[in-house]
Amino acid sequence: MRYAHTVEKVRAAEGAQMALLPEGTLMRRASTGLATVCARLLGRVYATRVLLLVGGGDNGADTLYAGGELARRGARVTAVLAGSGAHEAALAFFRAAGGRVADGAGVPESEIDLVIDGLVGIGGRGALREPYAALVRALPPHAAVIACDVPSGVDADTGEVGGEAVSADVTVTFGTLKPGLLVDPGASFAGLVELVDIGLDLPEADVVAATTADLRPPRPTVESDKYRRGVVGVLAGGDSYTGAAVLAVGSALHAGAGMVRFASTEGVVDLVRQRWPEAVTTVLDATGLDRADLDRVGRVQAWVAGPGLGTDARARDLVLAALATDVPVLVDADGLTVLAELGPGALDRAAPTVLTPHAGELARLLGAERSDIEARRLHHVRLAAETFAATVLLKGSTTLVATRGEPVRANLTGTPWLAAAGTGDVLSGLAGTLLSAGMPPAEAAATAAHLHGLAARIAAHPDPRSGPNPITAWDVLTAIPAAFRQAP
Ligand SMILES: NC(=O)C1=CN([C@@H]2O[C@H](COP(=O)(O)OP(=O)(O)OC[C@H]3O[C@@H](n4cnc5c(N)ncnc54)[C@H](OP(=O)(O)O)[C@@H]3O)[C@@H](O)[C@H]2O)[C@@H](O)CC1
Ligand SMILES: [K+]
Repeated sequence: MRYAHTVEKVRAAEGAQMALLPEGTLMRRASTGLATVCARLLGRVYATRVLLLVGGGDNGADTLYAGGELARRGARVTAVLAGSGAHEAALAFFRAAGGRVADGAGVPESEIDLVIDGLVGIGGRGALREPYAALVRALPPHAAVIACDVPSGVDADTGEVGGEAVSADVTVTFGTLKPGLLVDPGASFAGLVELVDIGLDLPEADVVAATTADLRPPRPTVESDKYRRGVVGVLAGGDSYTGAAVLAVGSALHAGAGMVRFASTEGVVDLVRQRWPEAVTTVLDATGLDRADLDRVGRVQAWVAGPGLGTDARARDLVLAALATDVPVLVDADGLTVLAELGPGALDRAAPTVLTPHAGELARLLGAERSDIEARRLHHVRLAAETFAATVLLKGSTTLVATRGEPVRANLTGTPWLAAAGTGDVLSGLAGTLLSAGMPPAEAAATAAHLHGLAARIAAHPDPRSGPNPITAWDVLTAIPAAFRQAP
């Protein structure tokens, strides 16, 4: 598991440690860790050309100490001092180690093997100001970049990027991850994130991200029967969309449901039965549906409502009927559009509800602009979890899962290949199955996102000796079992 803490918690933990340790200890631990990663990336340190971008705070100081360590090992290190001042002791160390300070305040024209970004770290506030922003724009496009603690321009607490930001290949971060390294847009500026342990004693994390080794997908035991494994009900498909139903049901089956019950109009039921004879199907009337109709479908332990359902009165009745049950309900796609009209009051229920919007759907649910959702994903996913008293999974390049009172879970397995029609239906079937197996809602949603991303990666890159290939939602669905095999 990777853990991220807010700047406030990092500073409190740092303060507590500093009271116990000789001055400068934490900074030297941080800068030695940074120098070690730089040396590893360079391979051979001697005679390499390293450029430091040094801001006026302690982030710049870390960078000067690390640059000094590299200079001692024979690297040719040049520092651009971008702030009005620089940390005196760090600058003295850097110079004594053979580091050189650039004459001007711009990026020197010479060849560079590695850039270390030490403009701002957790002390950064708002969009990068000049002259820092100009330095970032002037970076040579092909040089390797290592960010010290946080890529400058990325808000450490939120991942928001208000202007220019350093695009790093690796971010070496100290003590704990920062939320902005796990949440887009910031996460996509961070590259690989390497954690240097500096001995901080930290409280509960604000954002967490599971590795595949952390996954605990349900596995059948000798005691299992189909009800213990989980029976998931799917309410999907309508006059306009039929594929969504086929994908959601197929995904639920591939994710290990004990049974999938599927209910829809006759034409959609026919299609699903042809493709998935394993599913148990029910034809529902065209109008006037309520909870009693769902009870007649049979016993389920979770409902998935929404993929391809349409947004008419029938769709609304079905979503309300599912919400009137006392089992977990996952609302997706058209179900979310219906819910946006019904409002948060529709989710006043005892059993858990999981919502799986993309940014556009969340914008409708919250009455916000899509661009604002994308710029402030962490804020909005938390707001939605509060407003709707639900577990909210916000899809995107880094999918986030929020539930009131718990750390936000970020998923790291996403891939741009997943941006294809129907992949959302696959995710809802997968998450619905995990819910029906009794997983707590946030864990079910996050595990589903993780496996979904893995499945997409497996489908898009089946052979490590060759490049990736485009994928369809169907490919993702059929790779779900392979994704399960990667979990412990
Ligand atoms: N805490 C820990 O546990 C440890 C912390 N450590 C290290 O300390 C770092 C934090 O250092 P820090 O507090 O000195 O802040 P830092 O990130 O250097 O930024 C402050 C400078 O940036 C400037 N500035 C701000 N916003 C700006 C903008 N938008 N655009 C332009 N400039 C902007 C601001 O200028 P000002 O606003 O004051 O004019 C000021 O000069 C942390 O990231 C880690 O590397 C480790 O050594 C050990 C353990
Ligand atoms: K930085």
